[in-house]
Amino acid sequence: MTTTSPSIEITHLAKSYGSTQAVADVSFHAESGRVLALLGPNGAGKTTTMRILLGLATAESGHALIDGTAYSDLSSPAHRVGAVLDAGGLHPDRTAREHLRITAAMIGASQRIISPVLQQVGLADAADRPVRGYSLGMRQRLALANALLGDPSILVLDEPANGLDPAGIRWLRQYLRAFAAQGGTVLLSTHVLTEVALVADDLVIIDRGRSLITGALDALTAHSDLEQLYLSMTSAGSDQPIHHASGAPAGSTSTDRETLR
Ligand SMILES: Nc1ncnc2c1ncn2[C@@H]1O[C@H](COP(=O)(O)OP(=O)(O)OP(=O)(O)O)[C@@H](O)[C@H]1O
Repeated sequence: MTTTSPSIEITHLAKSYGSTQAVADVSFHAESGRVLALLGPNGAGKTTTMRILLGLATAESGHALIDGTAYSDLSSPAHRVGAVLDAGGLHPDRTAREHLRITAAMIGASQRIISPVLQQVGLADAADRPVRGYSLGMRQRLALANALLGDPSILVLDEPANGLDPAGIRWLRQYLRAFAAQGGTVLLSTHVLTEVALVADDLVIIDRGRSLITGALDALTAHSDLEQLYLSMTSAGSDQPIHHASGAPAGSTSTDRETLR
């Protein structure tokens, strides 16, 4: 059983938009040194959960904490958490380097970090070209570069492989594994099962606003493969009622979850 406190702790989170219950009951925690994948079909509530965690939406009930503190109460959030929720919001006439200069100035990061970060994300050669000509994959890389400027120990990434070509996906996977190996915490959302299998240590399956199962990927897939587990639990598999497969149910105690490691 681990004795470290989780870097990210989500407890019985709920949020609705009008009559749409975007998040009904989501609980899980993410720990340093590990990659946690939030897996669920379209509209499951993944982005809303991340938006609440990052203080961009307000929960009706429950908690979303980073190192025990709400994001909005962190003293220098960009230096604790690097987040990519979408690769939009870029100015088409600015270059990648110009975008990073502005972000660095805003968060109080040194301008000296910009060139190394551009190298890290594989954008050094394109750094001085306007973003207008960037592919979706290049925009994803730039968004990640923005998130890395504060040298954060936690990454929160909404579908980060979106738009990346196979080489880019492999690069991202290796990057995230190395980030976790150095003690970082990674929370990413996806609906790509193969990516989960290759990158994640821990898994949360989420559907219709509820976390259905949480635990270490190895333990959860010890008796059934990931696709079978996912399809048996979510509305992506059938219209049958959702049931809990083997493993810890969402909202279980950390003791329950640790038994799955
Ligand atoms: N700002 C909003 N206003 C109204 N409804 C919203 C809003 N944001 C999310 N929703 C709804 O809440 C539900 C959950 O959406 P969310 O984006 O969190 O799901 P998701 O799992 O990230 O989906 P996807 O994989 O398609 O990105 C969906 O039904 C969505 O339409």
